[in-house]
Amino acid sequence: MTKQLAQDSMHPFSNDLRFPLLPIVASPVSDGYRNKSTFSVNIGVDGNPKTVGFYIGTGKAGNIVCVHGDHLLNMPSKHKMVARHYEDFIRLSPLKPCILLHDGGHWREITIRTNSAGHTMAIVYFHPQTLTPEEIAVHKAALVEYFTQGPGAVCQLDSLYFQETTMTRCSHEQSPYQLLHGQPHIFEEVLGFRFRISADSFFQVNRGAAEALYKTVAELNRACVGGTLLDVCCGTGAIGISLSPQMERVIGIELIEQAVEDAKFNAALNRVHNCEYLSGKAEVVLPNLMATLNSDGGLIAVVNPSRAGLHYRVVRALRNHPAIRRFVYISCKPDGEAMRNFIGLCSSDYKRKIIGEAFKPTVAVPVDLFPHTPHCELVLVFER
Ligand SMILES: C[S@@+](CC[C@H](N)C(=O)[O-])C[C@H]1O[C@@H](n2cnc3c(N)ncnc32)[C@H](O)[C@@H]1O
Repeated sequence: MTKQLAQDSMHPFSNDLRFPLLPIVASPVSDGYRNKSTFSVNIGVDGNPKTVGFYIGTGKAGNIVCVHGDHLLNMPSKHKMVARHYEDFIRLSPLKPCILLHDGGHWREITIRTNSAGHTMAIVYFHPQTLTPEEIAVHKAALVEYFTQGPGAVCQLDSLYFQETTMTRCSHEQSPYQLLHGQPHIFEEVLGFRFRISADSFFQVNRGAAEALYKTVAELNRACVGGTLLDVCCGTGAIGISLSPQMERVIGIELIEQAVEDAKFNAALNRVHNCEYLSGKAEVVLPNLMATLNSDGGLIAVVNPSRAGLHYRVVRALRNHPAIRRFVYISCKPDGEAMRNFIGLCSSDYKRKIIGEAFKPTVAVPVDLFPHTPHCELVLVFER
């Protein structure tokens, strides 16, 4: 990052971009920590096209095969158990698997969510192709029967969802998550706060390390008491709600409608009265919000986007608002698209009118959210 910024001769700090990279904050748990896993359906090493697991190989080399996830240390045994039973179920089903979206077939991947109380939610994705709703209903009933009365009952699912999708990913609004059995939500506790999580909502995959992450963010913001926190890409509201005791006001912005509903519910559930939530794309919502926002008491931005990073309009809206002196960027892939954002915060882009006073990175703290993988979540603080 410093190399990239230093190449920009216009950069105000090109001679001094040093900032401390603190030691990695460890995850309290390193095995079986994942609370969410998605298993694909594809051709196994034995040639069986109804294999539930993970791809290895590449499309280019034409050697993709699907292997079971039983050897994975980061995944709890419950996820492996549900995946194995789903494989058993689709092998019994007369319907074909959907391996390539344009190539026919129905059974697609399965997502399994668990929480620390031992509850389990499974979401089965299904391509309807030309089946009628009545025909699909027969297969949904077979799925419920398998997991409630049949061999899959051993998985003790608390929720079973079904989504008909013709695309790689559909939101609840594009194609509803249909609750076939059990409870509509799963709940999790983080730092003494309770969070409702819907089928379509994001939640950090490692609960214990998420606590370490949110504690790290709170610690880095310890001096910033009062004022307004902008929780950009807030998911179910976890960061803003956990920081709410030290802020006067929290405004969360989130794209996924179910997550926004969860965030509002979670604020009320935890009797937190200073959090409000706006739904929509941050690049659309934020520029309008910044134009009208009362910045008395100070403004802090905490952003935690997906791998794709922030749209430049978000960077521009935040950078061009003089009241934001502190910007906390949490990234699961800091060397990817997020790098574009780091540069956008620190050097000017006249073409895109990113011209507000430049930020300077002041400290970086990696948090090991993903033990047994090379990935680390990075908390990067920018100030000006
Ligand atoms: C890595 S998650 C972080 C969620 C939350 N901050 C947390 O710690 O649980 C990223 C979130 O950004 C949301 N998101 C993705 N693109 C977005 C956009 N353009 N505008 C607003 N939110 C977006 C996703 O739906 C997801 O909930």
